[in-house]
Amino acid sequence: MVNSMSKLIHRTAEKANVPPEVITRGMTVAILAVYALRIGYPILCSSLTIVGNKAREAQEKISSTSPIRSLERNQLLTDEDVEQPLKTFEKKSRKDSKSLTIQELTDGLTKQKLHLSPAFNKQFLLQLVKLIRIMIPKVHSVEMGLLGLHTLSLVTRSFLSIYVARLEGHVVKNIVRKDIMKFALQLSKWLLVAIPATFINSLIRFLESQLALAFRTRLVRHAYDLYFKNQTYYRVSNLDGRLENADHCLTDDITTFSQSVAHLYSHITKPFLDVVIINFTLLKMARSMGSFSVAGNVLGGAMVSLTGHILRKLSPKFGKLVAEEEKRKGYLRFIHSRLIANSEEIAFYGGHEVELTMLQRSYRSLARQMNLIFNKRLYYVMLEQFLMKYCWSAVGMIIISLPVLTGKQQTENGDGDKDDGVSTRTQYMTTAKNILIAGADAVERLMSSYKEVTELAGYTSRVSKMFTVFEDVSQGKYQRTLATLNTRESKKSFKVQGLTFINGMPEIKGTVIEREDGILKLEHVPIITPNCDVVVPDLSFTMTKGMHLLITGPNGCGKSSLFRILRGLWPTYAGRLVRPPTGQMFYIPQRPYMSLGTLRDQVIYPDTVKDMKKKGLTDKDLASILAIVNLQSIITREGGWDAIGDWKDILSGGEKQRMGVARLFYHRPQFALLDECTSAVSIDVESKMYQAIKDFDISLLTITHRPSLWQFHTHLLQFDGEGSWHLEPLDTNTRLSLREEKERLEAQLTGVPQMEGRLQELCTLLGEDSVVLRRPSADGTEDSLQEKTPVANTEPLSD
Ligand SMILES: Nc1ncnc2c1ncn2[C@@H]1O[C@H](COP(=O)(O)OP(=O)(O)OP(=O)(O)O)[C@@H](O)[C@H]1O
Repeated sequence: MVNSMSKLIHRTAEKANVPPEVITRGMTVAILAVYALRIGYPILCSSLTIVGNKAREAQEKISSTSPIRSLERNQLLTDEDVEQPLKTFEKKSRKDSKSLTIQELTDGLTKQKLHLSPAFNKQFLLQLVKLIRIMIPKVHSVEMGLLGLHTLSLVTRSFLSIYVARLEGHVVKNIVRKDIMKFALQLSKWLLVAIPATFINSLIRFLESQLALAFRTRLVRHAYDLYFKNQTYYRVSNLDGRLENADHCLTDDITTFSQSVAHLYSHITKPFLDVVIINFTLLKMARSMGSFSVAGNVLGGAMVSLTGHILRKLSPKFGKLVAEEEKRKGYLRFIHSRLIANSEEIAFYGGHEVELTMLQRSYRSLARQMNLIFNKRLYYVMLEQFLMKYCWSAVGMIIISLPVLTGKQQTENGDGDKDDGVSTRTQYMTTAKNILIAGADAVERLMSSYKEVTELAGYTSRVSKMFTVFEDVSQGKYQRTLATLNTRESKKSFKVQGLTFINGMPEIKGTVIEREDGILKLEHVPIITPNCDVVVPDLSFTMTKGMHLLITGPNGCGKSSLFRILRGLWPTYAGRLVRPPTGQMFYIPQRPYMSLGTLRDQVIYPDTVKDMKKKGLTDKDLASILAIVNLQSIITREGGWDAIGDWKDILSGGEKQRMGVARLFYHRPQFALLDECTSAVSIDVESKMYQAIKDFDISLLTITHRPSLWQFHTHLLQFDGEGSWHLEPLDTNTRLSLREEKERLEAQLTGVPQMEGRLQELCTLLGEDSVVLRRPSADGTEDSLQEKTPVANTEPLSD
């Protein structure tokens, strides 16, 4: 076979009839052209992609006159997904969203679009650079060290591949020459080199994982800093509407993104190095065979460019697809965590079918998206394999055979071959084949990494959107998506003096001043919900020491919202708020939060044991605190202060509320914001606790419906549910007697409809009229009861 190949080479050389020098020059020019093409082409493609995307964005801006169309096009949402937030919005806000102007809707949707079109474009590169700055903050960092080490191992691996391929060539050559000694020597070398080669392979994987973990750690640290800055964890879901599942972004998205970056680095760097080194090696080898494989190189270069172009053209938009997949994964996880958090309530209601339907629906939506990706991959991978495996193999065979077919005949080499150069050519063919396989593999990996880059664009878009939202929210910049936003034009809203709305969101213009002197003062502060409903347009009151405020009003009138503003959870959109530092205002909700940890941790929450010791408090003090709320028995019942448990489930509703109040005695703030926090506690214990709070010199701001608590307050702030309010000193006795009278009248009036009915019957039976039924109505006119009731005969009976 080797002989026939040699003959073929002779014949081809004769037929070509070209002086070797001319071919050599031509080949040099062609090689340079191929390398220029290989390096220049990707750069050219990137620039064209950027220009193309810009043009497309501009085109979309012009043509996006239909907001719903642009929502569908840009968000990759299904009909269900589009309708769902709108339904939620309608239910939640109870307002008419049709009052939005088309311009407002379009503006909002265009903004949404910017976040939801991940692809390989300028936006992706900018986002990636920003994230890389977080992942590698400085040159002298652990990440940079890992990156350097990783690169070094990749380079070493590439050189080792060439060395191993060469060794294999020598091994085969010595087999052909039947030189046993040299064969044994080369084989031993081959085995010896396997030790560093396998170690380097393992090291590459190790460093890739280390790099991914280091990137993840940096990102997580940065994300946590932002997430816990200015209560962003609360605001991001309550005041801003851009990020749906922050938990999923903080866990899965960051992990996938860092793994993808680290993987892509080695996935691109290694094959790139391989391609460069292999090409030079092949060239050198071809030269040693007396010929440049230039025609082969030109062919190879053209093949790479052509297949690259085809794959890029036909590649599905993996970036968008995976971003949508991640979104749906996040939603499924959200439904699961809601089920776990509310399992008892759902079990009591027997609501498992509704929950199951929701879970199934969200799983189906995820599975649909995954299926879509799999389907798209099916054809893409098929095309990829066809082009890269078969077309390239054919080209590869041509490339390695050309130097042999067209090169100078070597009958003797340095090793003293006397076999018409057959063993040398066999060595060349073996080495070249091995190197070419490695090269083809490298180019295939380079080409397939385009798909990974587009997928990375999806993860980059999600992570970078999360950081943008966190940064905005921590600085008090909020955005609601228009699907969940109510505008000031809604019918229940009021005009608020001096408030400007930008994109339907009021500008935050209020002043908040923190003072230590125990004064709480609101001057013309409006209560505005995150949906921009103005619940109370202008609220002003001052609380001084010794004042205890009772807050009443119908449901949804803004009582709890007032607490949110006082505690700084909601912005002060206008006016002036003077308040003590946040640590001096302690809020207790109706369902107090139980933390993870020991029994001690429950009492001192949110302090730590270290804080407790700093304050000079001991477990004995905690026990006396629990005694005030009649909860001392749980210390022994639960096994001491260090007992750990799921306190949310261990303690009963009333016990949890008492624990909530116990925290107040531990922290001793200036103000206690009590939001129905003792509704499950018996009246006697409740009274004892309130008296103790007053004895601790803590000012009360209480939301309650229990008259038994009136006596502990000096003032009453009453909302009417229509935006108005009044503040007055609370005279408990008068109020109690008024209430008694009201209840008495209510009890008396309960029987009136029945009595009226009976009277009506009697009138009908007797054929007589009744003066009682003709009573005046509220507007002063005569009641229409008489008219409503058919009276048999109102005429006096004639004799
Ligand atoms: N996170 C939120 N996002 C949007 N709107 C909200 C939010 N929280 C409360 N609201 C709205 O603010 C309004 C006032 O709510 P708030 O909780 O202050 O009522 P409340 O007076 O305490 O009622 P209740 O006596 O029923 O507790 C309601 O219309 C409510 O729908």
